[in-house]
Amino acid sequence: MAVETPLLDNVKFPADLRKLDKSELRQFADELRAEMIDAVSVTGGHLGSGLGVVELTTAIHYVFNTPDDRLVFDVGHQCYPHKIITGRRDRIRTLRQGGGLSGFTKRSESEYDPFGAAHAATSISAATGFAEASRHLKKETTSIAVIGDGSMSGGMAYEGLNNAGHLGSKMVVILNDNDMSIAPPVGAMSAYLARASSSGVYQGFRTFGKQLAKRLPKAIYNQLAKAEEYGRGMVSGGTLFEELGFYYVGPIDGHNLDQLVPVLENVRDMKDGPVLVHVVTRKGAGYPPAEESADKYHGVAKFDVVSGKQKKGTPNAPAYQKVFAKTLIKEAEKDDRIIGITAAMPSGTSLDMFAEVFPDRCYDVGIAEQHAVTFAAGLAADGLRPFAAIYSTFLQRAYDSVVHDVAIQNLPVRFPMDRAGLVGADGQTHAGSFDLAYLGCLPNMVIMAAGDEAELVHMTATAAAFDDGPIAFRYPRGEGVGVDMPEQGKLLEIGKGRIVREGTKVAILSLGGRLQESLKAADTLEAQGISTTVADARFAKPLDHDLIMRLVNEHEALITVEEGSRGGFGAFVLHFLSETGLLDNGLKIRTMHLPDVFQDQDSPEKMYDAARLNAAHIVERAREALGMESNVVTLRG
Ligand SMILES: Cc1ncc(C[n+]2csc(CCOP(=O)(O)OP(=O)(O)O)c2C)c(N)n1
Ligand SMILES: CC(=O)[C@@H](O)[C@H](O)COP(=O)(O)O
Ligand SMILES: [Mg+2]
Repeated sequence: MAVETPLLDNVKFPADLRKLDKSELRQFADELRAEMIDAVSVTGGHLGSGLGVVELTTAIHYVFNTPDDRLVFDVGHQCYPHKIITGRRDRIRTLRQGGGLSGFTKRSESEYDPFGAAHAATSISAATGFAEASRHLKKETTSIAVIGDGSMSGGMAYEGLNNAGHLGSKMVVILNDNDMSIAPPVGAMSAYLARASSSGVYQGFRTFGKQLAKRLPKAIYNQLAKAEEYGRGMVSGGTLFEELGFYYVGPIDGHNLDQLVPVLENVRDMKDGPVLVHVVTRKGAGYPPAEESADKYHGVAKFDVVSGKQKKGTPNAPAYQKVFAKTLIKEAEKDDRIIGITAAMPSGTSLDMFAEVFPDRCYDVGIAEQHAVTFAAGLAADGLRPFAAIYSTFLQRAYDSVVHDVAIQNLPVRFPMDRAGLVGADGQTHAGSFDLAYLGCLPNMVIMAAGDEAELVHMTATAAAFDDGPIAFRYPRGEGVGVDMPEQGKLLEIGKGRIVREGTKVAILSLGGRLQESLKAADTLEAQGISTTVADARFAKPLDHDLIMRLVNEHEALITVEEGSRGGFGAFVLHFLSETGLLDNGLKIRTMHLPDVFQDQDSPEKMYDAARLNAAHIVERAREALGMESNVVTLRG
């Protein structure tokens, strides 16, 4: 349903926006919001965050000279209004689709995206970089970071504030405080901000101070101004930021353009030092179905604009994340040492289900993956059984905590790694491509990968009982494959895989989510007269050496398949075989893994096709390894 947008129709870039009179900005923002709602209703994506910053985005591009002034969004999931008014309205309905716009800011997409995002809490550091670059290059530009209250729970945000405050960098941090993360925010900072943005005392004190000041002699006024400054700090979020070297402004109403524009104009014209503008907004603002929902429509499927009803498909099998959570609940009912930990992703990991049953044994630590891991290490060191449930991609943020605090000390922290492999619409930044490589090189680490949802039940139970050191288990985003589900998880023998299908000529050794494609490939190969074994490795570390030797000795060729980058499972198998001397005797082995590129978003099926990791590709590699002609006709099949 196209929307009437007469003002927006004449704004392709911010330079066009700046031709509008300030009195037109309200209507402009309304049109921008309507266009965004209409667009996301057909693409799905991150709706609530962008709705909350329609006025803020309008005011920033109106006041600052973007793209020369560098505008850096934190996470970037709120950037859809920004993309619409920076030359991408014509492509906004390709959002998060193959060949379409990214769902986050992306340098290669536009000069108005000076910095890519998607993982939280990076914007202040990046904006500090741009501010210092501007100083070195003697440019009269400024940099602006827009960071949410949830992202302010990320430790890196303080590293940025600390340094920028010390440097006195000419930059603006706009704290977009909507009192929401994906879930309601957690942590002392969010409480601190809540006090600031809701303290009537603060608003009264400041208004009173201003009125009084007008009627006093200068000397007394200066005293009062100092008092006002201190008073403001006392009851608002200012003190913390001002102690870090920022001039604090706010809180101001982030939906009121009559407040936003003049404040940003003043801030723009300030001659020195970093400024933090505390803006209060509503996530999902301007669209009642979003505003009324618990998660403010953080991430939505396609939806009907009028009713707000999302068009979600019916699942054919249980979602991996729910299988994990339900199994963990069962294990925790038997064992009160089990603790759940999430880094601001209670719904994404389904630990919210665990928290409902065990509220006292579930922690949401905010967007603080490093802390989550070392916090878990502390719990494990004293005998508890912590499950630090962090997406594969977000665990990258905590790598040194995994090495330094968990692996070296050989502490039994459990790492359920959801979103392993390619994740689809979130694209390059959220792919869980590297955990096999970055964990598999660590001594003491045990790594499992679920071939289907039944395997995930067993792996969760196995991890619960495993106290010999750190254990990670990975599983894909989304639904399982529809296998029969066990009542209880059985304890897997550590380091042991399983034969799923017996054959004689070629062996496919699959790890994790490519198991179904491996079985499909085996069917095709059998139909071509090539007897095929399929084994599920289950463990990337320790490797099942007996299984590998059996497959090598009983078949002409071995193909390894994994939903991970180079340097992962296949490499570990090659390392092992190189030690046996078997590679010297012309062993036919092929390792199939993700390509050495950051793949853009598309459906997972198409992404795995592009990665050449679907059944047809496995068939092709097996035939090639056997020295048989290619089977292009099957590929087209
Ligand atoms: C390092 C990292 N961990 C987790 C996430 C998942 N994530 C995306 S947005 C979000 C909440 C952000 O809250 P806030 O900054 O307040 O933005 P809002 O959605 O409220 O606009 C989270 C946890 C992430 N992007 N990066
Ligand atoms: C913006 C962000 O990082 C999260 O919202 C992420 O997109 C969630 O991913 P899932 O949809 O896989 O839970
Ligand atoms: Mg927020």
